Amino acid sequence: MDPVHQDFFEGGAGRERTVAANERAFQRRWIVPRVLRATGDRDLRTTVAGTPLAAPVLVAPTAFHRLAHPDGETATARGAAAVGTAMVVSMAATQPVEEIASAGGPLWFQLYPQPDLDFTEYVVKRAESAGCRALVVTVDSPVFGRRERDLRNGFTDLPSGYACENMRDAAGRVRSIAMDATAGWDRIAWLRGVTGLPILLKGILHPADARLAVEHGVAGVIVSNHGGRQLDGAIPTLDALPAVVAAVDGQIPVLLDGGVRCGTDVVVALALGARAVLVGRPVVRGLAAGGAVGVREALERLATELDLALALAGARRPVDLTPDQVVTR
Ligand SMILES: Cc1cc2nc3c(=O)[nH]c(=O)nc-3n(C[C@H](O)[C@H](O)[C@H](O)COP(=O)(O)O)c2cc1C
Ligand SMILES: O=C(O)C(=O)c1ccccc1
Repeated sequence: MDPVHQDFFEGGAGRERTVAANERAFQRRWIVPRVLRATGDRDLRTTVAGTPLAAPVLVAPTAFHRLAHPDGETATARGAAAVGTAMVVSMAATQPVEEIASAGGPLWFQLYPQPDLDFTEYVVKRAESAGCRALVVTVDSPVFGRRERDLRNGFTDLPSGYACENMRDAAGRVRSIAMDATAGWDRIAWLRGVTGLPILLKGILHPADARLAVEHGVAGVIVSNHGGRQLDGAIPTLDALPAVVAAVDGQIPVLLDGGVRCGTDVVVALALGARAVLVGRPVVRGLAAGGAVGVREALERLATELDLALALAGARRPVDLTPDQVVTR
């Protein structure tokens, strides 16, 4: 891969403290296994916002897949479909959502709320028509994070021949993605009027925002700091999870992303109350290394490790894990 593009995929905001801390937070947790729990007949399946998943590991929305592999987002979707999980298609995808949907697996669509409400509605309707089953609204990006690697490399936009294909207006012109610092909670109420799709808010870290999310009728929240690409110094997601789980009090599912790298990381997140996790960079690395097969292998490895770790921790299903099975060193 072009090292400039690798820096785009791997990098984060500022001094990349939060990028590093997301992974480190998992290293500080220890699993306390239960024994003699008859875990022979394991079942990894779960359902989130109406979408059944073979395992509680989804593909996080990430931009610009054609820069990682020529087959782009359709390859990622084929890899996700092969393992029976959902892919969250980024608003900054480099292929049309209709093409990505031809891979056949369940898709959700990620939205940056745009200041142009008519255009926002147009994009949402398009995702809905293409068969996306949920809308993931990214709420941690009122402005674009300062990515030092991209600034140093002069990486500001896609190379010619590439475009954000889902940002085309009715006339076929590609709009640039705006970050909307004017968006408030009324925008979520507005979105609920525009679409019947379940809405999940991505980028919740504060328990008070988790409460507001419940009050605004969303179908789920994703505890996320955008993989450390927005606010450097933001709390590691695993550290933020327990308070968010307590705040929603079982009313909606809580998902988590950031730093999930192996099956035991998934076990820790599930035990602390996450319904499922999403993975960003591991999927991009799989895509870059081997296209659809690489994505499939990255996701299969996580699912296999999760299956093994569940058995060894004494859980037959993800819901059997309990918070007392995780301690912090
Ligand atoms: C290269 C890259 C591009 C991303 N693009 C988007 C995006 O378009 N929309 C979005 O909501 N999040 C985006 N994210 C954030 C991911 O959805 C996710 O929160 C994060 O990658 C999870 O952390 P992980 O990479 O450690 O698994 C991006 C992350 C990366 C690494
Ligand atoms: O959200 C991101 O992290 C990201 O990298 C991105 C890049 C271009 C457009 C939108 C988002």
